[in-house]
Amino acid sequence: MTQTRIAVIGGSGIYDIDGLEHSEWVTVETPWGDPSDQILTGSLNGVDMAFLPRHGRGHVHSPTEVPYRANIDALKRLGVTDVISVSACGSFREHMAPGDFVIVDQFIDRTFARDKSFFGTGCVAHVSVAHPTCPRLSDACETAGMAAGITIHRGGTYLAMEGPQFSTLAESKMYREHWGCDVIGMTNMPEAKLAREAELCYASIAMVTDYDSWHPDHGEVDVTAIIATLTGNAEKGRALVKSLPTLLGADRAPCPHGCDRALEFAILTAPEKRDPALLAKLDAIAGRII
Ligand SMILES: CSC[C@H]1O[C@H](OP(=O)(O)O)[C@H](O)[C@@H]1O
Ligand SMILES: Nc1ncnc2[nH]cnc12
Repeated sequence: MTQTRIAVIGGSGIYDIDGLEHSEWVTVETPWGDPSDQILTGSLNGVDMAFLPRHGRGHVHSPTEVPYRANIDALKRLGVTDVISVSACGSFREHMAPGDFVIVDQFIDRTFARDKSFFGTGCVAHVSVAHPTCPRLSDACETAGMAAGITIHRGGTYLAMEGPQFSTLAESKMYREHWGCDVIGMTNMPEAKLAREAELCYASIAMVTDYDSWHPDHGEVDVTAIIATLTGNAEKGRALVKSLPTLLGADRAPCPHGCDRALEFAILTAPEKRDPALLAKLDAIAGRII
């Protein structure tokens, strides 16, 4: 058994969480640069918690510029075991309506201007992301969402786009009609891939804010409407987060899906060929294995 520490990465419109005991904003330094902001630490119902605003307080980082590696490294360094991403998203499905929550379980990664791995020359690793989210953590999110009276859809494919502009009508229709995507956002990749490399369980709760641009009865997406929908649903999100500690518990059994052992057979570089400088940077991410 290890000690659970749940991290919430808050997306657009979510810049803090309330109700933590012994709460404190802490600065965490990482070999990958500064995280998006300080991290709010504390506990909830006897379980250690951490909260990181993905875009920084005041929304300073664009989706491309979010320091994804530093964020995941900083959470790992704080002893986080489980990461819950809370994000705004557009919907490609009529029944996934604004105000609903979707527990995403698959991604199509169309981002192209971000660092996507902690590994590289001097320490090459290939982890599986066939199933990029953790079913155990997603179960807890679904239960917590239902208890909070949220309309919650279990499972969905999230198209991760580079942004910062929203999609064209042709892209929106292609993702929906030909690629089978359910929702769209700009941030869950490479975050989910990096969480897997860091052996962290990762679940994604996508809060539907709009119908992107495909829907004939809805206008084009705009940020003001997105934030208004998010603000209207903030209370639901807060209620969901509050019941997670009790559902997950303070003592943590190994992940039955192996998220916490993802690096076990992933590193290919021969021990004598590994770059000591890169290994030093990997102290938090891969210290268990290298
Ligand atoms: C506010 S509109 C677009 C912006 O919102 C989403 O951010 P997050 O995933 O952090 O909630 C989306 O991915 C875009 O970055
Ligand atoms: N339609 C959309 N496209 C990309 N990111 C979003 N975040 C919220 N709505 C979005």
